[in-house]
Order: sequence, then structure tokens, then C-alpha cells
Amino acid sequence: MRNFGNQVQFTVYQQLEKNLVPVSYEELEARAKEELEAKPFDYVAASAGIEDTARENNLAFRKWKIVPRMLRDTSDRDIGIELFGRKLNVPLLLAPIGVQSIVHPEGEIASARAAASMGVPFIASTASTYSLEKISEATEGAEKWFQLYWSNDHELAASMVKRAESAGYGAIVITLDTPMMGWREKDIHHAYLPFLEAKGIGNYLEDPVFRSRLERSPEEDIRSAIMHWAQIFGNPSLTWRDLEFIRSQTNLPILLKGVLHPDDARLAVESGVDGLIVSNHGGRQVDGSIPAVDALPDVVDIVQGDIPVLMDSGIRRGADIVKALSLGASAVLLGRPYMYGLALAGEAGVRQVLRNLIADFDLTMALSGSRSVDGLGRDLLKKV
Ligand SMILES: Cc1cc2nc3c(=O)[nH]c(=O)nc-3n(C[C@H](O)[C@H](O)[C@H](O)COP(=O)(O)O)c2cc1C
Ligand SMILES: CCCCCCC(=O)C(=O)O
Repeated sequence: MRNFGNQVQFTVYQQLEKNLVPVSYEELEARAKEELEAKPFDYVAASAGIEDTARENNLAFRKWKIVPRMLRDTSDRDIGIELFGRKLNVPLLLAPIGVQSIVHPEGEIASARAAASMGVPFIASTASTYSLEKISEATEGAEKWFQLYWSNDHELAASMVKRAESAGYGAIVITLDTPMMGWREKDIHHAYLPFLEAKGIGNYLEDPVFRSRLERSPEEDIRSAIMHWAQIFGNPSLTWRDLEFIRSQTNLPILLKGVLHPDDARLAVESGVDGLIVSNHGGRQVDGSIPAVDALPDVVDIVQGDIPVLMDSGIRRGADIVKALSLGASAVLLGRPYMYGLALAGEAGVRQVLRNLIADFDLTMALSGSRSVDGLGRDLLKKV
């Protein structure tokens, strides 16, 4: 994408087009809170424990300061990157987020379409409302990845991976940090989990292995299907050795999401995976864990460029992307902000969130003295 973030042009655009969603993240969240019922809003917005990690994910970005460079001719810019042999318009993907229909009936279909229209890969969650095939059909030809929740039924995990490969997904993201859900006090208070409704496990309900485990079809007996899901969804017994099993199921690139410790990053490289996503799941799993952006430099250092390192957890503005890339991330994943855009205005809302973020990134990169993502490095940052 070239020269996207001219603020004067953007202001003209805002005058011509209706502003569907607030520009500021804080207002976006506040408006989503007004729009949604308390249970789904809290499911999206809240995190584990006292939510220190969720808060610090954002604050940690603000401790890294950009030291902009001048007189570097940033008139002609390109924010594109190459990842796994494919060109991306921008170093940004939509993070896997399950059960999106709790905020908008079109759920993942709307988000994936918005992402496709901006050239941003969508990462479909195992826990999607819509099946991975339906998401793929709705965005034919667009780059998208599949995120695997590795259930304790290995045949089911293999089936999900095969389905993703047949449906045209370009990479498999295995999420490691959620073999069980974290202690999320608001959800426990509301006694709410979206997976206890049929739409919450939509992608599972269309899986042939999942269906083969049920005595009666989900159409006949949805309660038993949900109870079965509750027994199989997580697998805390997994170890590094188990990765060989998924590797044997697919030739697609495999990324591990949820790595924070440099020793795990080393194990990941040794295990032969193709990429890492430094993430603390938006603070939803281990409250008190290190902010993702603070974990990033040590992971990048230990990986030494052997495989790409992506990151998420706390990306809110263009400066956050500039900082993550300067610390060595190849790309970042956007989470909650797009869910709020979806809640407020469906596909168009997600598109506007993306448009604003990408323009902010392009502009901030240029004003920091870089013409391209390659120009971003640690020399541009100071931690205070
Ligand atoms: C409502 C919600 C559902 C999520 N569902 C998934 C999921 O199904 N799979 C997954 O790997 N991560 C999931 N995540 C974590 C995101 O992929 C991402 O790591 C996180 O949102 C980043 O934090 P941020 O949104 O605060 O930036 C979910 C996050 C939220 C907020
Ligand atoms: C696969 C079962 C749990 C999905 C939880 C979705 C999720 O990641 C979240 O943070 O919520």
C-alpha cells in the first residue's frame, strides 16, 4: 500500500464519508459498550484476574519512545511486506477471535470480507461461529490463515487442519496459551460463555469427526453436542513432541501463537515450525504475565531471523505498529479494536477501523523518517 496516511487527505475523506465508528480506540470501546449487552461486551473487553496484563499491554507500548529521524525523503512510501513467500499490503493481520456473532449476526463473514477488501489476511478461529469453509467461500481468493485449538481428540485436530488446507487457508496458527480458559472474573460473574450456545461452536458442528463422535446429530440434540465440546475442547497434556503430529498432517506453514519465554522460542525453532506469534492472548489467560511488547525483543534475539516473529496484544494505534516492527516483529495482529468496529457497523465498521489504523501507521512511519518497513529498527526507539 502506497502513501496512505496523508492526514489532510484523510480529513477531506472524513468530511465526505459518514464516520461509522469513532476514530479513537477509547471512544470505540465506549461506544461498543453502549451498543452491546453486558455479557457479550464483557466477554470481549474483559481479561483474566484483575486485568493487570491487559492494561500493561497498552502501557508497555507507551514506555517505548520513538526518536524520529529527519530529512529522509519519505514522499514515496511502501508499507508492504513479504511473508511466507506472499506479498501483503501492510504488516497487519486480523487476530483469530472466536464466536464473533455475539457482537454482530454476520460475525466472521463480515470481518473476513472487510479484511479482504483491505488486503489484510484474516485468521479464522477454530471457535468461529461460521465454519471455516463458509468464511473461505465469502472471501474467495483472499489470503487467510486458520487458527487451531488443539482439542484432546487428535483426529478432530487433524480434521480441522485438513479442512483448512482444502478450503484454501494459507497457514496454520496453533494457539498454545489456551489449553484451558483463564480465570475471567466477569464471565464467571455473569455465568456466561458463548460456547454454551449452538452458534458458539458453529465451526465444530460442521466437522465430520466432531459429528461422528455424537450419538445424535446436533440438529436433533444440540445440548449433547455442546456437552461433548466442553469435554474435548482443550488439551493441557500437550508437549513439544506433539507438534510432530500436526506437522505430519500438513505442508502449510505452521506458526505457534502465545510464545512469551525466549527458551520456548528456541524450542519452537528447534521443533521446525515456520513462525511465532508473541502474544499473551490480550491478557485473557495469565494475569500478571509479561506485556507482549516487552517479551518481543528477547524472542527476536533468540530466533535470530531463522523464522518470522509476529506479535499481538495491545495494538491500538499506528505508533504501536511502528514500535513492534522496530523491535523486530515481521507483522502484528489486531484484536479487540476490530471486534468493536464489527459491533458498531458490521463489515463497514471493521473496514473503517482498519483504514484508520493503516493510515495512522503509514503516517507515523513516514514522520519517523522511514519510507518502508525495512527502515524500522531498534535505533529508532528508546525505552523510558
Ligand atoms: C473475544 C476474544 C476472543 C478470542 N478468541 C480467540 C481464539 O478463538 N483463538 C485465539 O488464538 N485467540 C483468541 N483471542 C486472542 C486474540 O487472538 C489476540 O491474541 C488478542 O485479542 C490480542 O489482544 P488485544 O485484542 O487486546 O490486542 C481472542 C480474543 C478476544 C478478545
Ligand atoms: C476453544 C475453546 C476456547 C475458546 C476461547 C476463545 C478465546 O480464545 C478467548 O480468549 O475467549
